[in-house]
Amino acid sequence: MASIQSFLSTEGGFIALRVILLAAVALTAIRYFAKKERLPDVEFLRASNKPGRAGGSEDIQAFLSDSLGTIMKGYNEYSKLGKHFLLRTPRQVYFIAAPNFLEEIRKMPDSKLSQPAAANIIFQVKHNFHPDLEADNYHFNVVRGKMTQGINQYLPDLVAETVHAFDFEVGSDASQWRELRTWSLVSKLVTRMANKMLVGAPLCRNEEYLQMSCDITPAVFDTAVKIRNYPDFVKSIMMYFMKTKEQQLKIARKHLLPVIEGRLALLDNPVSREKGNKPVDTWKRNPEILMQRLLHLNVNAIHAPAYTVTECMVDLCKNPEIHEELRAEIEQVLGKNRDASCWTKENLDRLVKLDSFIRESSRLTPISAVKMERLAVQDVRLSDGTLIPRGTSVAVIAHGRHLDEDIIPNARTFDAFRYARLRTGDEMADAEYAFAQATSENMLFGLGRHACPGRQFATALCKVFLICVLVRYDVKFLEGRPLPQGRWTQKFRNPDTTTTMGWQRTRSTRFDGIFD
Ligand code: HEM
Repeated sequence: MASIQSFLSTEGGFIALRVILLAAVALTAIRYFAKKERLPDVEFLRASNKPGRAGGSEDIQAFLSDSLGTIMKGYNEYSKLGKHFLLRTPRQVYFIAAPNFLEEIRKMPDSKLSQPAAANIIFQVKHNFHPDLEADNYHFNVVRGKMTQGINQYLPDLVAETVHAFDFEVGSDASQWRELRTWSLVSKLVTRMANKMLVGAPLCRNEEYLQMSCDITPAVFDTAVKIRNYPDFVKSIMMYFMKTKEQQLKIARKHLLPVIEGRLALLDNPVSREKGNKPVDTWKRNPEILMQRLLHLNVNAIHAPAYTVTECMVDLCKNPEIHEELRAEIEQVLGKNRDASCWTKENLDRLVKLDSFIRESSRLTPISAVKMERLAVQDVRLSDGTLIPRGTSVAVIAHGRHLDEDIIPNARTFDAFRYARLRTGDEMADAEYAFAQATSENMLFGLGRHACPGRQFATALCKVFLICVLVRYDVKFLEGRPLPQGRWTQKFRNPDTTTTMGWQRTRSTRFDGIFD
């Protein structure tokens, strides 16, 4: 690697690199124009009246300048009428399946419509992480298994870390209001909390590590967008120029490799084996690949909850009249035993108004408008006869359903406790109204066997965060400051990263004991 680097830094090396890149671009262009794209035989969603390539470019421009408007137009003109359509985006054409085919797509095996293959493209897993992760995602099972089933065991630790994180980032001065940038504060707090579970102490308090952990997700997505339409060998060359990503990897290696190596050594220790630690297959014991798996989890585990909680904070400030109702519920559920024993998953589940508030906030301000992204890895025929050719990207418009007045009454109105009111007291029936429940009415976490494996952990994290806010602080928009405006970029919605809100530590003793 060092010799390649020194060759590339010479003038000859630079020229050789340019020749390779130009050849690769030419090759890609030839392949692009020569290839007759195979697409399902359904209509394109059109914004332009022009035919051909010019019309296609205008359709893409329309999508770029108003992606939400375009997506909702597609939902209203096609999806809602039970029709599939094709959506042009800068990097690909999506087959947007009609919602009445949700079940069919959900049940389709990965050998036909593959979720992992779609995710490998979205994240460019092979290049952003490691080729081994493309074929085997066993690290997701840690999230599905221990991280989900063990919530009761680690909840008190998560709560303790949350208090430490808030004291560190917000402070405990009850005498005055502090103005803090919402996105930057929430993402720092969530990164600290999630890392308590991902890497533990002391790394979850290391500033350099936390910064990398927070920044790596945008870097991964940015890299994936830049490289995705090039052939593999060009991608490998391009990765060499992704300096931000390389810098982050350096920091990750510095902090994570010693920890991983230390833990692997523990597994070899006969005493720790006696304690029930199963030996791990040698092929799974490469510290570099284990680190890449951890980073892959990191990318999934931090940004989505940070976006979700940021929007919840905005909705808390927009709706001060709901604070007391949320606080009363917290007092009723957690106030019985005012010590660490009040922190159980069962108690978090009993906070149905808080749960409803988070779901409602996410329904109106989701991370993405489309869900259930799949890649056809062979030609697939749907039950209505539609052929989805191999290589087609498939998705559904979840946000259309979430805003559909025929599915959700007053769908465009924020109603914090709408899902709490729907509950009848029957635990089984009520489960469908929970934030973490992935259903066709709630696709925030996807749907089916590939629905987000971290959704129970995410729910616990969001709830602990918001309980901490409601119990220990007063929050509000400060007078004269601009209100946050989230923005849609293609299929994604980004919270406003520039606006602030006011924080003050409460003097009330009403919740004493709960966080002590
Ligand atoms: C509110 C927070 C979160 C939201 C809204 C969210 C949403 C999603 C969605 C929509 C998917 C794709 C599902 C599909 O393809 O059908 C997903 C996948 C995933 N999520 Fe989450 N998630 C959240 C938090 C978390 C957390 C905290 C973790 C880890 C602890 C996590 C781990 C994962 C993993 C490992 C995947 C699979 C990614 C892949 O297939 O490449 N998520 N999540």
